[in-house]
Amino acid sequence: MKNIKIFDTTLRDGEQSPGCSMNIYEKIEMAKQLERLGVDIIEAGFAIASKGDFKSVNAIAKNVSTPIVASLARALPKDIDCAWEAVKDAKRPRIHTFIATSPIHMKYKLKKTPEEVIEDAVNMVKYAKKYCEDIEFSAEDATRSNPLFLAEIFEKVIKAGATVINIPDTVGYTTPDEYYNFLTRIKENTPSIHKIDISVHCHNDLGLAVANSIAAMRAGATQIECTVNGIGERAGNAALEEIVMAINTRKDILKYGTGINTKEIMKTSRLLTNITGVEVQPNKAIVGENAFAHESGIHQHGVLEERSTYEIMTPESVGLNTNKMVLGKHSGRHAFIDRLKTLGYELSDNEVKEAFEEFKKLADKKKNVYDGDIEAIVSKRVTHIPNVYELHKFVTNSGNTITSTASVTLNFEDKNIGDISDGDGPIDAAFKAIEKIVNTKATLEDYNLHSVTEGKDAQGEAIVKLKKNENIFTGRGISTDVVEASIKAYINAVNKLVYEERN
Ligand SMILES: CC(=O)SCCNC(=O)CCNC(=O)[C@H](O)C(C)(C)COP(=O)(O)OP(=O)(O)OC[C@H]1O[C@@H](n2cnc3c(N)ncnc32)[C@H](O)[C@@H]1OP(=O)(O)O
Ligand SMILES: CC(C)C(=O)C(=O)O
Repeated sequence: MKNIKIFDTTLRDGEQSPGCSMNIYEKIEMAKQLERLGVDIIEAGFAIASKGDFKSVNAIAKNVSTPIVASLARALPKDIDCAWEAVKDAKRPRIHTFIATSPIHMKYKLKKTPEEVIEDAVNMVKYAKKYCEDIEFSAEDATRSNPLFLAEIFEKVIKAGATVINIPDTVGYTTPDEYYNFLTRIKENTPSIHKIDISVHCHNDLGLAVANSIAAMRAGATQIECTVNGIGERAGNAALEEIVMAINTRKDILKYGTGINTKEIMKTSRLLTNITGVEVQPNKAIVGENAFAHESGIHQHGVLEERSTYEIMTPESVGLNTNKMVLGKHSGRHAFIDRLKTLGYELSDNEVKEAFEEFKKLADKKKNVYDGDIEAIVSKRVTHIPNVYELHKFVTNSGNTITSTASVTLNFEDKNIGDISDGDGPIDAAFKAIEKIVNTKATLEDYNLHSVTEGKDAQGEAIVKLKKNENIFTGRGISTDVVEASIKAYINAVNKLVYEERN
């Protein structure tokens, strides 16, 4: 199995993402985590960019021991001097120098002829080689460059001392087949390239960065440049976690290995998110919130029977404790029963049927149904008090310039009985209207309302305590509407009182 070197550029190209700047302490923490993750090379920054960048690269060079530590440098002596000063304390330092090779970049940006670019590249590799054994040379915008021109420049910089040749897709322009053929053509025309590492560095402008990196690996690339969470200039770089897990998961067709400890992936992703404050999208492969979540009944049933039905890798393999069954309106009976068991409820078939119907009704109103919602549905069911009174409908009217009123209709022995009342707020008015209907002569001893679940669409649980002849009757009501929850709680307490008086 061929080993692929993982070159992490989260701290250099990743930091070029708007909003992803990190301070020196954050960069050191991130670099240490990258070391635990097992990356082969950390590109710690672009030393000449600022004093802060220089200090960060230097601090990382002093603080990590296993990975190679690289600094980027233009093909300019001052950049190379600065890069060397920053990385020279590393156990394994690397200078990474680059120059653009596409006609468009040479003409408009560098304002140099191809011959001048070759001369600068060769001279600067030789210059860097005086400092450092390990020199990476990148041909910026390689995929829009002439492959025969690249072959010429690569052959010359390898002879000048380059130990790694990087062929970047700087603007995320290529496609997997094209990149494969492009690299093959360069290899065929660069005799010395076979003795050194071939690297690729893909951007995600067309969403092809990972696919292109994998195609490049199949064409003979031995080093892949990537970033955690795929952050980077514009649409970002190839995502480290996606490349590594593609290699790990498709060993049947990708006969490669990496030194990455995949169990550190999630921790690394979250550390970066915490440092930058830039969240990954929920559906992001491998590290997104939903990457191991199942919501639909058919999938949940499959996963409960055998995880591999819908999971091509285990959450544990990337450092997540478990997958996630999200209960919502697409969920089915199997997942619901499984959650009831996890929560410790053993219900009869009929109770499960009723609870499931109620759960589906609730799921139509709420985006996610949480464990608290389910407990609320089920605990109501296990009290077994007959519902003598049931809520049929209610209307309340309130505001800070009017007296609150409520009109409530209850179902009692197959008849609807309604009444109205005013009160101090809609809940007080509703309670008074109910009392007019049920006429229990009980007093309201206590009332409490709280949220039982999370989120904007959380359910409110109301607790009502009615007192009659020194006996307290406690009622509970749950709803996404707090007035409805309160009315239901009042009626529940009334039903308990009536049950007690009748038995
Ligand atoms: C594809 C990539 O990701 S490349 C890395 C991109 N990252 C960054 O640019 C982040 C760090 N950059 C910086 O802090 C600054 O751009 C610096 C310090 C490097 C340079 O700043 P300035 O001197 O103000 O130049 P500025 O950024 O405006 O322009 C770039 C200059 O570098 C030249 N240049 C660009 N690439 C190279 C190269 N590989 N080799 C030599 N010169 C280069 C340009 O022609 C231009 O030269 P000019 O000033 O003579 O016209
Ligand atoms: C400097 C090189 C490697 C780069 O970042 C790019 O081409 O995108």
